[in-house]
Amino acid sequence: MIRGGETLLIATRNKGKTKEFREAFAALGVQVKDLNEVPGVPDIEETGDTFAANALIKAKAASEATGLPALADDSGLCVDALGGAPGVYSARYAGEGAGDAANNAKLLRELAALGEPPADLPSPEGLPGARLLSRARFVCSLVLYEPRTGEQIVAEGAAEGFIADTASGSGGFGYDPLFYLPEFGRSMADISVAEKNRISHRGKALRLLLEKLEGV
Ligand SMILES: O=c1nc[nH]c2c1ncn2[C@H]1C[C@H](O)[C@@H](COP(=O)(O)OP(=O)(O)OP(=O)(O)O)O1
Ligand SMILES: [Mg+2]
Repeated sequence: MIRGGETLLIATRNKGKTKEFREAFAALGVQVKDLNEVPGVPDIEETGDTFAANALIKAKAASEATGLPALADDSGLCVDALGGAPGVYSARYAGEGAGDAANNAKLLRELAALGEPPADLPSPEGLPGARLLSRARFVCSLVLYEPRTGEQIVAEGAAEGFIADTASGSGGFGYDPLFYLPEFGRSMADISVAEKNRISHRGKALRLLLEKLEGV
């Protein structure tokens, strides 16, 4: 379904995701294009209540609109102190069409409203003056959809970390500046794309997907 020298459609309009997929697929000789580069796919409503359901909706819609195999990513942030929120609502946490800055600000507001963070959280080495507010994880569901056969390959990955009260780093996208990685002593926005792919929910899901693809 994916061969070296071919182009793969990534069913996303998120340029941060595309950058990470482009880097990961470059090693395999696979070029990627996203929905900003392939016209003709209408906006896709994410009506599912799981990451996997939304990834399938996006992969199928993009694939059927273009006739190309499409890989979709639905992902988000699950924060323990917020009972797993924002979860599948991560992209629209601060409202429909909200940007990363508004979503990050809402996350900090919601956590501040809970009062003192749990006493058992570590202190964030490498982030002077900052405090950790909750354990959290990024989750990613990937679906690769083949339009000729309707074949679907699904894979999931997660990355564990903490939400810090202070944003840091200028890489990545979304909630990365608030997502602290104890093993790096830095935020997810403060590591390279290659490092992020090695440890991220997306990188893990992608490696699993490629393993499953080899088995097909
Ligand atoms: O590695 C990540 N680093 C930081 N934040 C992240 C990450 N991965 C997902 N996220 C956040 C961003 C957005 O708030 C939501 C994804 O929402 P999600 O609907 O899957 O993506 P999206 O709307 O940005 O683009 P699209 O649907 O076109 O793929 O989770
Ligand atoms: Mg989306």
